[in-house]
Amino acid sequence: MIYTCTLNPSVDYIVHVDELRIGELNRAVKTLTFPGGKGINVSRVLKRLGIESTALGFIGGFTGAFIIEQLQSENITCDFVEVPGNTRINVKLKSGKETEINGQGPMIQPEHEAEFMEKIRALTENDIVVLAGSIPSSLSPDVYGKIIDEAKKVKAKVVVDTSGPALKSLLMRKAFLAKPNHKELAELFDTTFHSKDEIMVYGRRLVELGVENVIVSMAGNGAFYFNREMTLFAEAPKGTVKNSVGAGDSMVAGFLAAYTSGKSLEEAFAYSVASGSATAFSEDLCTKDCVEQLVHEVNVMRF
Ligand SMILES: Nc1ncnc2c1ncn2[C@@H]1O[C@H](COP(=O)(O)OP(=O)(O)OP(=O)(O)O)[C@@H](O)[C@H]1O
Ligand SMILES: O=P(O)(O)OC[C@@]1(O)O[C@H](CO)[C@@H](O)[C@@H]1O
Repeated sequence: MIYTCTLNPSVDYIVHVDELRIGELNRAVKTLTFPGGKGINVSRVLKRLGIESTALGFIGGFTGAFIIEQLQSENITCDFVEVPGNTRINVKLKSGKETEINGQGPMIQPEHEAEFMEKIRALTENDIVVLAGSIPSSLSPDVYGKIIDEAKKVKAKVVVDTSGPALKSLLMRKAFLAKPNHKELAELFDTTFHSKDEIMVYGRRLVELGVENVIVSMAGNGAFYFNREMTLFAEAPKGTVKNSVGAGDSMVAGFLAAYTSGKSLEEAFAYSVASGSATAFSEDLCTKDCVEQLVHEVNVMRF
């Protein structure tokens, strides 16, 4: 079973305005509301791709109730720890450019963290646990480290999709898969990239540090895949971007969906890129039909 952990889920409130005028009254031309947070997005895409998962994390209040209702309507199993306070609302402003304002989220008390850790201890070696998104400020920045250590004790595979200090602290813990975007990779090594060659150097470094499979996404410029034996690159399919929120999460889901269905790593990478782009070309997350159309346009090159 795949378990996704979203420690700080969100209701994503997508607001389209023709032109954003700061300091003035703006009227939306369209609004959309989705259950969000990176792990939840992974669960939603997995479901669309025909793979079951259980969504774990902390949830609370009327916003939390909305998320659970939406996930249940999509037949996604939820096993969240309920906390007092409201799950955050993340505002995604679309006005030609995409501007995001992510909320803070509720306080997580030690007893809630302990209840969550019990669920991690119950994993088995047949499970994959996906750690995705930011860590609530009330939890220790090393909480992902603690989760990985527990997951490793039972030999579950760990997938990491986070950034900043949280990602840095995980590198030595030998994750199964990490998917930074190129900016997150640069930040991790305190550098800036001027070429794809530089991205390759640092992507391979993540593998040397112990991550088994590394995908480095570069939005419309495609993605790299690295493991000990090979480096792959794929251009992103061309299309009209409607909403890139969740494109990275869709890549993680696409890779896991193909991998757990017995596809080769190359095929899983192609499916991952197609899933990311299919989401970028959709209002909500990708559909399986869209992914399967786009995967034919993904040409994987070996280095
Ligand atoms: N403009 C685009 N055109 C085509 N594909 C895109 C575009 N933007 C994103 N994608 C697809 O989505 C994948 C992930 O994009 P990106 O690198 O932006 O991830 P991310 O920064 O983790 O995204 P997010 O945090 O918004 O989920 C890319 O590898 C590509 O396949
Ligand atoms: O604040 P975090 O946890 O870093 O990111 C949360 C978030 O921006 O990521 C998802 C897209 O990847 C959205 O559904 C959600 O709003």
